[in-house]
Amino acid sequence: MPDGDFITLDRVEKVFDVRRKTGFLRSERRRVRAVDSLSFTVARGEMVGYIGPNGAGKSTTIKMLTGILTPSGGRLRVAGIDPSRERTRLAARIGVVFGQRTTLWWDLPLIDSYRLMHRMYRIPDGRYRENLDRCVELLELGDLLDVPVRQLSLGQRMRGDIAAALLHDPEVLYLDEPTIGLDVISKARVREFLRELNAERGTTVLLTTHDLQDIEQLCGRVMVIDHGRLMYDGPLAGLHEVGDSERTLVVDLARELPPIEAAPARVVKVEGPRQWLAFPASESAAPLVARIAAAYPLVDLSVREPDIEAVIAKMLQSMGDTPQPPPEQAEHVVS
Ligand SMILES: Nc1ncnc2c1ncn2[C@@H]1O[C@H](COP(=O)(O)OP(=O)(O)OP(=O)(O)O)[C@@H](O)[C@H]1O
Repeated sequence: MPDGDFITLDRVEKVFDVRRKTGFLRSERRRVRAVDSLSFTVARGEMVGYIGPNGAGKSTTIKMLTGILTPSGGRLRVAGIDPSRERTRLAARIGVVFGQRTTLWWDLPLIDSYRLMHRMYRIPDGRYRENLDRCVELLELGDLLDVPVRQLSLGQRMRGDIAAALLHDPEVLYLDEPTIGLDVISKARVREFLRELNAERGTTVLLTTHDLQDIEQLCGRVMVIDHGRLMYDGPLAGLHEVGDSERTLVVDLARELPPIEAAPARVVKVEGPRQWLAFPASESAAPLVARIAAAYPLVDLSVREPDIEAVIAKMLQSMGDTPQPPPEQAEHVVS
């Protein structure tokens, strides 16, 4: 199989029929088109960000890729396997981490969850031990193995969950919000681990996140989905360009000075010796910082990223797509 076709979606659809009671004898039937003629391919070893507004269809796509949901139409393959038909065979080749849920046993020490998975998924002993040792070392889990999962902090639990998803050496890892709620240090540790995993093992990663820095630091490619349709597929810089998004440079000067001149950056706010400069997010901050440092008495500076929702909203706006709920048709029926 060519590498470019490791994950393939060809005009995939997912329609949900939802019934809701609206009165004593009346109910309303709604058809929600969560995924709408979605086509893309992911090559083996790629790390791809999969982003979009709430309700865009991201989780539905991931659930179809794992075989939890069956598509209503179209063709979907992961490593040549039809996920919904051969879910068990596929399970041996994929790993899944949902940031908001844990696959670990709440009351058991972390190591007991891993032992149970070792048996349940029939992971060969050598492979299990090698993968566990590696995860324990890189995710710094050594002191946590005997701690019951419910006593772990969110960041520790997340690292524990990532290790659990990797014990069987999957070729693909689906990550749904892997850094949600984590502090800066835990986020950095998780990202560093994912980078190493991808570089050393060539693990393909599909990452859903609301944190732009996850994408920036991990993904060479980003796909934006809205209303179940693919709206953008390319590098993050290109996404910034399409939406004209801006980053902010916060500069602390040694004293109060007139607004800094450093086009294309422009001063958007001044408070005493601190100035805020907006500049195109598609451009590197380094040359701008170097120019300001050479011409002004600089004490400190930091770069603030736009949030992912703002970037997506601007991109969709620039494409003439106004935010609205996913396509659905409502019909009233008497039940
Ligand atoms: N089991 C279901 N039954 C009915 N409708 C569903 C079901 N699962 C998802 N939907 C609907 O499908 C649409 C897409 O939902 P999905 O969870 O895939 O979005 P998402 O992009 O993951 O959103 P979020 O960022 O909020 O998690 C939404 O309108 C949602 O209400």
